[in-house]
Amino acid sequence: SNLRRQRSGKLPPGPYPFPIIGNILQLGKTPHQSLTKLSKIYGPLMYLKLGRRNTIVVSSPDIAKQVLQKHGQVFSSRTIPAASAAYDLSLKSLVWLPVACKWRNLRKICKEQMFSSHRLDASQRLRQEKLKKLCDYVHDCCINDQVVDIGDAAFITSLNLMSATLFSIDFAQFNSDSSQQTKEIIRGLMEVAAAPNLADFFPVLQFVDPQGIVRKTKSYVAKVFVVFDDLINQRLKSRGGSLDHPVKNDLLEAILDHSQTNESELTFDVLKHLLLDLFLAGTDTTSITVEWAMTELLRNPEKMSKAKNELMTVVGRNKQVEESDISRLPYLQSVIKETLRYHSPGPFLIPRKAEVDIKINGYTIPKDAQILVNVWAIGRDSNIWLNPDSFEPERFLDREIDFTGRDFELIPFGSGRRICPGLPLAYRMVHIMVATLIHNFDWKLEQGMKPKEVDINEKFGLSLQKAVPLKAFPVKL
Ligand code: HEM
Repeated sequence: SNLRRQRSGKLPPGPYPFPIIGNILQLGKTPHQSLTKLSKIYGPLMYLKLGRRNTIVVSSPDIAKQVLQKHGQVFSSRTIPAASAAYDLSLKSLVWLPVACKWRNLRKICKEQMFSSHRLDASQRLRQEKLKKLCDYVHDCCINDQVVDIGDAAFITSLNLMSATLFSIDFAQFNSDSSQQTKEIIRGLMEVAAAPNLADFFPVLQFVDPQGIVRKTKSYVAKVFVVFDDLINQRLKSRGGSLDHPVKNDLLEAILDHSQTNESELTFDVLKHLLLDLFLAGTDTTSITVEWAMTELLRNPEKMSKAKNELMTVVGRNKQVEESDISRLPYLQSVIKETLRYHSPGPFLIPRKAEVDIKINGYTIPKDAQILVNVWAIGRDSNIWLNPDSFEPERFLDREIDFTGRDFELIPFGSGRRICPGLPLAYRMVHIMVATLIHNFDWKLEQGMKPKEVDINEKFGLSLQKAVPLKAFPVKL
């Protein structure tokens, strides 16, 4: 195959691979940073060998556009992680299915039945109740002079916003040890999913499962499915039981309505996988974005004041922020864009795969190569952004640039046919959570801490966490 490769063209430049391990050691603990440094040397289209796997790293808007849009068809599938063996991901999961009939059907259900503005408006009240709970919790912390772990509060709220939107219930409680089971399962599943799996670099290890990742994933998935089974069965029963069952405005109801009237391929099993995917893809990403936004606002008190003043003017004192207010809050929107520019939760998006050998900028991308789009590098590139390392929401105020996948310098949700289908819900949840936290409370850092001392180190994983959790004291207005 080496011979064939030489004939079919040359690979993009990249660091020289060691035998067997290739460039794995060059990744280090923060691969997004290591790869950003390497791409400064080798360019925005770079080739590495990670174990046995050909890997292409894309680090410019121009090449991202070629990969995700111009040649979108060729790069529309994904490399499947070894943990997928745990539950047939590649056959059932929206995130991993190749772009074909099953995937299209699920995307259509997401777009039309779940994340349309009509459906999201209908479920808004469910989310508003969860924000009230967040407020109550923070309020209690005020009274007891207790510090808030903002990432944790955001995670609980994201999980509850998701479970309310989908099922009209809460999956997690503040300050309680009981009924945390679902929260712990989802946390655990995310942790095993995020652990770098040796078997992904050395497919031969797939059957050995050296770190027990497949085993753990299997056991977590089984537990989540027990919860989902119950919820779906209960709902089916209440729907079938009487004609006047209370109609719920959640997305489970919407899907069941849809599959009742359509001979769609949505079996019970596929529905469970879809729900699991939505939780896994939507909870952490959302809460991490909120934690980063709060981190930057606490580091930059003058930006915090601007955002609070805007809320005071547009929403008004003693009024809860609602999703319909977001469109009238341009500064808040810029705060979120700026957060996603600098702290994109998925530093490499979700890896894609080359379906066939293909030429880009004169170089050959070999068939089956894994494609990482380094949005972390793009967001911090001084050729694209003025003062990339300073948090300046203002840069977006007078620019027509958004993250819906058409401006390739800002693609935290990806682009093209596989762009994040949950974007419309993520958009609402992130804005409304940050707005609620800053409109109803002032925030103080721990005694003696200066704004610029708030830690912004990152911990690499499936999504980029803060290395040190953000903690702050709320003060009632
Ligand atoms: C701030 C929050 C979020 C961010 C930054 C984010 C980001 C992303 C990214 C980068 C991708 C891969 C896109 C690509 O390959 O081009 C993706 C895919 C996906 N996201 Fe999100 N996401 C967020 C929230 C959500 C939410 C709330 C949901 C569901 C309710 C969700 C569901 C999904 C699913 C199912 C996929 C896989 C789609 C496919 O492969 O066809 N995401 N997301």
